[in-house]
Amino acid sequence: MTPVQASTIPLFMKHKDVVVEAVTGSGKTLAFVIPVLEKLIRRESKLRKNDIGALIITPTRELATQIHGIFATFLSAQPVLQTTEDPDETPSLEHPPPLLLVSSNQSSPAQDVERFLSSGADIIIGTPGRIEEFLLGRGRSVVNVKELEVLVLDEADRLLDLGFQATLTKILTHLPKQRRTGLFSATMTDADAISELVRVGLRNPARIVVKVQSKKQQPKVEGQPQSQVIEERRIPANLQNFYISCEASEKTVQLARIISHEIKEHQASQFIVYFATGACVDYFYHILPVVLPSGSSIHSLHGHLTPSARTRALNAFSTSICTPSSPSILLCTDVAARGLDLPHVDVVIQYDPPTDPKVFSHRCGRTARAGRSGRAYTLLVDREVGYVDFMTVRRIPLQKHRYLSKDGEMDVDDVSRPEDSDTVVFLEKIRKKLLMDRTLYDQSAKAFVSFIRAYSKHEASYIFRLKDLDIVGLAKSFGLLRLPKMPELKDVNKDQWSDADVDWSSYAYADKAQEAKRLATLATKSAEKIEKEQEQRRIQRADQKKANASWSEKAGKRDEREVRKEKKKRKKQWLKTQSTSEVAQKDLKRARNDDEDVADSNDEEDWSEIAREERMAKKVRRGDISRKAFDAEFGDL
Ligand SMILES: Nc1ncnc2c1ncn2[C@@H]1O[C@H](COP(=O)(O)OP(=O)(O)OP(=O)(O)O)[C@@H](O)[C@H]1O
Repeated sequence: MTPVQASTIPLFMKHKDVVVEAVTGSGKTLAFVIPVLEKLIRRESKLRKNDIGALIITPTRELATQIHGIFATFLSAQPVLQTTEDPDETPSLEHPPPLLLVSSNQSSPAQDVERFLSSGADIIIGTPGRIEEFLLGRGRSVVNVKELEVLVLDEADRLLDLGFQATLTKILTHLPKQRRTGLFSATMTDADAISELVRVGLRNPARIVVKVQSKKQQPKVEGQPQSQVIEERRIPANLQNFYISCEASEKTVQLARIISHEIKEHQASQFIVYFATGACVDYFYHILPVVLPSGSSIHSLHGHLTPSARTRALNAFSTSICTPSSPSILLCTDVAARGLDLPHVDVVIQYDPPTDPKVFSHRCGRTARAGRSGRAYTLLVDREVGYVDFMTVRRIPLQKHRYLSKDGEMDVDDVSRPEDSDTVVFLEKIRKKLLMDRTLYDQSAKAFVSFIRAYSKHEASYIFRLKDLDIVGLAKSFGLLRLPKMPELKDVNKDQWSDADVDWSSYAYADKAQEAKRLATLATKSAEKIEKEQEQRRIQRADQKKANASWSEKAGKRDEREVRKEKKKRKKQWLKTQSTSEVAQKDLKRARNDDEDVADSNDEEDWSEIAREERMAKKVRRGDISRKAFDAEFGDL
């Protein structure tokens, strides 16, 4: 038995509630599987077909499937009670096989209930959503929980997180209070345990913490033998936990070099690489083959894949026969961080540190399990190195690993080191790959944007600050063709960036149907553009016409005003001269002649008007008409 099993099994068997914290790979699963089986086997009265005796809840379908497999292995070892002649009929067993309740396209919630009724399972293992549906939804009238003896929350701290809180509370309130409860995790801290006691309904639980101690070399003091201190840590003793400090632009180069270095130096063949988002996993899954050692087989696993794709990926990775010349590499998100027992994983690489610091030790813990040795690497960019102290305080020590240079030189000076020349080589290789299929360009933009968004959600936000992140360097590491349009990039200095030379109109999708759709959209858009331009030109012409028209109208009015002013002036002169003498008459005639020299044909009209006025003025003088009548006729001039 492992230490955690030796401490937990007797207590859990003695009807004690337990809260168990022990490092990854220390055997916590059997620490609850064995007591559950023992309790059910030792029952005095047999459970009826619709009773359940034990319920195991886990946060992911992969972990539930793994635990289900362990229960199934134990139960399949029991002697068969009755054999029948009919090969189709299931042999009668005293204890029925366990039932797995996870999202899958093989079993709907209705089929879950049917499977339960036909098998009469006593032990149910599943994820919160499906269990809620089973106990409180479709199975509510069928499933009897009154006989439930044990409830186990594996990865309890995750299950009690905000995300699962509502579902968990509903399930817990539905279960009988007379039961044993066990909470298990590698990161079930005292604070977690205490705050959740009441909610989970634990009564006077036993707290079991299995500590890992390792020897740490003290700095050498002149003339004294080098001393060692015992250090407590929350990661396995056989795990070498490294970090590499690099530039943002060098991340992909370092990832490739770690893999090559591990293959060469340690004959490693099975790797897990963690990324920040599912979109990043999808993208790197396609581009890494151009920069990783040839012969590598790459698998991808994240929460946005269909259940069957997830199962396929995990099976392919865990069963692949890998050697240093044909290594197997799983690219994944935190969905594969907790609980998965893949004993042959040699190396874990965190391309991006996790947004939730608690996940860090779970990720590292996919290697160095059950006493085996393993290595974990985390890439830290610029001031992210502050994460090392942050983790040390949490008793997760990280050891600096030299930057892996191209020629394998040791101890390259980090401070004065120029940017790795391979960043440009990688950028070109990745861009060349992207240009083969426009889908990859779409994926690159999606991955990059998702990374930036995830980065801004880091819980240790004073270490992972978006404003300190070298976004342009990161874009180089992603091999982007151009920078995506996003608000986060607005104030970024882009001097160090140049877009790839791409003819965007002919850059095609490899998928024929998708390319046909793109071309059709392009044609519609360019037709719309031409139409819009034509419409704009038409509007411009109309506006110009309108502007011209109003200009000539204004000019006309101005001319009219000038003419009227001139007439008024002449009339005043004329009236003045008429009122005095005959000389004025002559002057008038002269003026008429002078004016005739300069006037154009339009002035004839004015002169006849003036002549009429002249005649009328004579009449005024003679007293034939009144001055008032004269003004009424010509006063407006
Ligand atoms: N008593 C034992 N002797 C030898 N190997 C054991 C024993 N108990 C468990 N193991 C093996 O140890 C490995 C890790 O066990 P397990 O998956 O239960 O770890 P864990 O503590 O639950 O880790 P995690 O926190 O990552 O979920 C498994 O491969 C398991 O088969």
